[in-house]
Formats: sequence, structure tokens, C-alpha cells
Amino acid sequence: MKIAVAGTGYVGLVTGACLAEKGHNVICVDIDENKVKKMKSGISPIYEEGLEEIMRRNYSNGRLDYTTDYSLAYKNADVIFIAVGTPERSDGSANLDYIRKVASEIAESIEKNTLIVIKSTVPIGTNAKIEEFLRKKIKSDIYVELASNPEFLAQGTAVRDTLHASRIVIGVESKWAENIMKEIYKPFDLPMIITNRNSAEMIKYASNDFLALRISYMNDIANLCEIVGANVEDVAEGMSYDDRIGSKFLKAGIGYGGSCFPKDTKALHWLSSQNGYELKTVRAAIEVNEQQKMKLVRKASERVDSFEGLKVAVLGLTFKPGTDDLRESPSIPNIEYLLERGAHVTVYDPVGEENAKKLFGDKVIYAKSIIEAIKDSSMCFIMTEWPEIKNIKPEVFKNEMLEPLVYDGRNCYIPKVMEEAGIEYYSIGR
Ligand SMILES: NC(=O)C1=CN([C@@H]2O[C@H](COP(=O)(O)OP(=O)(O)OC[C@H]3O[C@@H](n4cnc5c(N)ncnc54)[C@H](O)[C@@H]3O)[C@@H](O)[C@H]2O)C=CC1
Ligand SMILES: O=C(O)[C@H]1O[C@H](OP(=O)(O)OP(=O)(O)OC[C@H]2O[C@@H](n3ccc(=O)[nH]c3=O)[C@H](O)[C@@H]2O)[C@H](O)[C@@H](O)[C@@H]1O
Repeated sequence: MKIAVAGTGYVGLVTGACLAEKGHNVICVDIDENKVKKMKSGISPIYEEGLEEIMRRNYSNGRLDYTTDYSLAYKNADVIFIAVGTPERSDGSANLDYIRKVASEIAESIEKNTLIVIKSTVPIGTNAKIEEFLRKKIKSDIYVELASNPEFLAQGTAVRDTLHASRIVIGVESKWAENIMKEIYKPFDLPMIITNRNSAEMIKYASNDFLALRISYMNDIANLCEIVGANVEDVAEGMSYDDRIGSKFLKAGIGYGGSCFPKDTKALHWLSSQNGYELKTVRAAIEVNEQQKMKLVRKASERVDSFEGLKVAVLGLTFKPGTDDLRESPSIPNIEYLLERGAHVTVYDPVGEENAKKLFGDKVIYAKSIIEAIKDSSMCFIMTEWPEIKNIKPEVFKNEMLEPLVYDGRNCYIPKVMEEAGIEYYSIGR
């Protein structure tokens, strides 16, 4: 099948590469010329394990290519996947400008019957609206139909999550679209859920928001654990043996970040309000997360008279390990808080430095190692649980820091061990 993919971000590029790996002919379209140049030379613009290998193999066997020429790509395609961003607007709603732009470009390009598949996370009803828009714009002798195919990959494990997805959700309104989607995904041999478009769109939001809710619930419980003298890690473990609860997404910490949970909780909450209904559980998840993100700096501000002139180390910048992405990372408002109060901030992240520079410029110092970051610092914040950060020995904090004062947002260390090593240590819910 000839497939075009609009957008080569985390979702578009991984989807395109994996579809090629499974035997389809794929052309990935992006407006960013530099990205396209990079990809053609075998370099992935994003950090994802195993991606470059698949890109290179399929580029050299001719099944995968990249272009900025959307017109040619869309004209030749049997199916066009849309995987552009749907960022948050200031009122919390999803911004569909990129989706509309691609729809206009498709409308001016296609010359034959085409199935358009929305992979981006879009509000319920978007597939229907884009279909209506396209049908008005295209010539009357060609037929377009929209199918919803939301994506569930997580950054850092994107290739594995795509090739071995828990499920393929397909939202269609006709047998024609259903058969094409089934043919595309046949070589993946994965469970398929076929439903209508609105339900498919809802499955995506409901899944992400449910995971965000679990995290906020555990963070709420963690805060109570601190007050009543319980240990949230033990509580989570005790809960996880109940297979109705399970063990995943029970980790308390400094709050969820990333390009999706924050925006998708707000977008669904906004959509429900627009429909005269309030999703109170989702609102609570958002509120708990907002408070949780600043929990440790607030605690630290009670501990010191002032941050002015204090050397503060921040270890980990990305919103989670395994990615170079800082979007909505809890590290950002924390660093801003410290800078606003006059702290001298030194940061370290094994892969996030380049993206951090786009945000903080020369306002912070970028250390090349953990030791360099914490050396002579008066306070250290742990924001991401990268393996090398988790493996820091207590003596390292003790020996390198001016004052061994550690605020751990990801519960990387054992409190007793840290305290025995002479470190003043604060973590979450213990
Ligand atoms: N990042 C993730 O882990 C996941 C994201 N999603 C959803 O997938 C969608 C895409 O997310 P990301 O891949 O993270 O986005 P991204 O922001 O990483 O990438 C979007 C890409 O689209 C390109 N683009 C913009 N306008 C274009 C146009 N007119 N034609 C062609 N390319 C264009 C941009 O240059 C950029 O390379 C969003 O709706 C997101 O919510 C869903 C599941 C996972
Ligand atoms: O729609 C999306 O974009 C994607 O959003 C998440 O994927 P991702 O944002 O890449 O990362 P997660 O691993 O889900 O982590 C999100 C945030 O939650 C935090 N988290 C996660 C799990 C946990 O137990 N506790 C916790 O605080 C992480 O530190 C991170 O900041 C979902 O896991 C994917 O299924 C979904 O496709």
C-alpha cells in the first residue's frame, strides 16, 4: 500500500518507519526542511531507541522516503496519515490549526479516492468535521473518507510500542475504510478494536486521562502518607498485588509531564465543559498535578532563608528517562522558580541538554557530569530518574556538595541509607 504520513514528530516518524518495516511504501512529509535533510541522511531528529536502524534499512531498500513536497506525496498516496501536533491553547482546548492546514494541503493535492487517517490526538468529532471540510473542497469525481487511528506509544519506547502495540484502535464509518485499515495493520498481527470514529477518538483521551488520574491519585495518597507516617512505595506495592489494580502507573513523584498528559487532560475537561458536563475527576487530576510539580521547591523554600546566590544543582531535565523531550517537564517551572529567586542553577541531563538550551539559554550552567553539577552546591533536586542518577552513591552527594541537602522528586534513593550517610534527604510520600 502507498502511504503518506504528514508530520515527522514522535508519532509520524515512528509510524512511517514502522509501516515501511512491515512492507508498505511510505513517504513522510514535513514542513521542516532541515528535518527532512537529516532524515534522508539516516539521522533521526528525535531520540528513540532502534529508530535510526529501521529508518536506514527502509530508506536504502526504497520503502521509506522523506519530503517537503506534500503535493506530490499526497497525490500518489492511497492512504494519508495525519500525525501533526495538536497542542494546547491558552483556554485548555486542543489547537487544530496544524490538522486544518494539512487538510487544506490534502484538498489541493489529491486526484483520486483517498482514505485519510487521523493519528494525532483530536477532540471527539474532529474526524467528521475534517471529512466534511474535505468533501466540500475536493473535485466531485473523487471520494475521501476519514478514519480515526489514535496512537498509544510512549516516548522512549516508541518503536517497541508501535511494533508490539497493546492494541490498534480503528474508528471507521464504512466497510471500505475498515478493510483498508485492516490491510494496513495485517502484517503487525496485533489485537484490533474496530469502532466508530467518535468512540475511537474518545478511547485515546479516556486512556491518557485515566493514566494521568492514576498518577495524581498516587501523588495525593503520597502527600497524605507523609502526614500520617506511611510509605507510598510500600502502599503502591501492596496495592499492586490486586490484579484489578495492577502495578503500572502507581509511581508517586513530582508530577506528570510530557507533551500529552497535561494537554490531553485539559482538552477533555474543556470539551466536557463545552458540552455542559464537568469531568470532576479529570479536573482533580489536573489540580493535584499542578500542586505536585512545585512541592519540593516549596519545601526547600521553608528550609533556607533565601535562594539568593545559592548554588543549586538540578539533576534530570527531561519529563521522564529515555527521551530528550522537555515538553511540560516538571523541571521547567522548578528551575524558573529557583532562577526568579536568585539561585545559581547548574543542570545535568544525559540527553536533554540541547533542548534545555532552547528554553534556558545562558541562564543556567550546563554541567557535563553529575559530579560537575553537584560540586560545591548547597542543594540538589532530582527531577528525572535516569539510571545514572538513580545509581549515585550517597557518599558522592556527601563528598561533593557544600551541604548535603537532597530533594528527590522521583524517589530514587532509600531514605534510611541517605540519612545514615549524613544527607538531609526529602523525597515524595515517605
Ligand atoms: N509524542 C507522543 O508520545 C505521542 C503523541 N500523540 C499525538 O500525536 C500528535 C503528534 O505528536 P508529536 O509526534 O509528539 O508531534 P511533534 O510536535 O513531535 O511533531 C509534529 C511534526 O509535524 C510537522 N508539521 C507541522 N505542520 C505540518 C504540515 N502542514 N505538514 C507536514 N508536517 C507538518 C512539524 O514540523 C513536526 O515535525 C499529537 O496530536 C499528539 O497528541 C499521540 C501519542 C503519543
Ligand atoms: O498520548 C501520548 O502522548 C502518550 O502519553 C503517554 O506517554 P508519554 O507521555 O511518552 O510518557 P509516560 O511514560 O506515560 O509518562 C508521562 C509522565 O507521567 C509520569 N509518571 C508515569 C508513571 C508513573 O507511575 N508516575 C509518573 O509520575 C512520568 O514521569 C512522565 O512525566 C502514554 O503513556 C502513552 O500511552 C500515550 O500514547
